[in-house]
Amino acid sequence: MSATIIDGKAYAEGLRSRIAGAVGTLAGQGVTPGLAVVIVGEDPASQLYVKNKARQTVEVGMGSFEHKLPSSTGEAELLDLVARLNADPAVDGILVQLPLPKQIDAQKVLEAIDPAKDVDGFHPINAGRLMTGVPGLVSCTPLGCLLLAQSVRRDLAGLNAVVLGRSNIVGKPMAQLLIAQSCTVTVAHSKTRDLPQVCRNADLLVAAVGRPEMVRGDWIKPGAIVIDVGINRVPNPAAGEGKTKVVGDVAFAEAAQVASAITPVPGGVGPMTIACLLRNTLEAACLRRGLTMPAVDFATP
Ligand SMILES: Nc1nc2c(c(=O)[nH]1)N[C@@H](CN(C=O)c1ccc(C(=O)N[C@@H](CCC(=O)O)C(=O)O)cc1)CN2
Repeated sequence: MSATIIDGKAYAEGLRSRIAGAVGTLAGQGVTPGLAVVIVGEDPASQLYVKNKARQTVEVGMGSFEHKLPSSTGEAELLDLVARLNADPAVDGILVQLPLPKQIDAQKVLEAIDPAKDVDGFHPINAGRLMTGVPGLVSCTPLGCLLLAQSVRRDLAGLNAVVLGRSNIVGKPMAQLLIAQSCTVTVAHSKTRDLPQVCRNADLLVAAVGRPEMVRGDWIKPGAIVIDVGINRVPNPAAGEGKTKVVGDVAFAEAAQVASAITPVPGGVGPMTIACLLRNTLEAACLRRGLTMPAVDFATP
């Protein structure tokens, strides 16, 4: 069997162009959604993600506000900036890029963001809304994963879904989204006994463990849908000394022989994360103003 490769890059491009259309509709009502992105420190990967977010925010017609703080920034200073962004009427969405330097308690900062502007969906209020089935802002990466899975199988009800990883930003919200789709969900992690066997039971496998190519081909149930959230930079001696490449948590070539559909890395979940962030910013801008969100087709790749 050779799997369908789920093209997250193309899906995200289509989504962004439909979001741009909706932003144009809002502009006709005198509204320009604004997204503030805060980065602390010089981590090269985070800098690249923030740059891409700012570029794509502007491309869809939204306002982009970038705040770059030095790695020595203290918690109080960052909390002060978050408070100012909460109070700024031009800002509809606030995203604090993770990870943060050690001297800052990330949870404290995430909880300081106004839940109405929490376009990452990380605030406990939004996490709680997701858990209880109340509308709210949903974490971007899990939302992107769900859309990609549904692009190959619209109705996921009744599937055995295994989520590998239990982080607050991917594993736990992913499990909640799949429960809401009537999947039977198992959350597996580093202490799970016989991980390969648990994965072999999955009709839908979402891998978010941050371990390069940990999931092997013989862990995959024939015909399964595999969504790979991992973004791991590993040495790539074939490209030259000191060169690196990005791989997922799944051994792609092996898994593609067994699965019915699989996301690649790069070009799978990653691009969907930013597209869903823009979608959440649009939603936050409408909700904050009591406006009906312009219709955007999110279900079509
Ligand atoms: N506040 C947040 N911080 C972080 C999040 C997040 O959702 N909110 N997620 C990640 C980083 N991230 C977005 O911030 C992100 C990661 C990767 C990609 C992406 O498009 N990746 C490419 C590959 C990129 C590469 O070559 O390095 C791909 O998969 O095709 C987008 C966004 C952690 N922090």
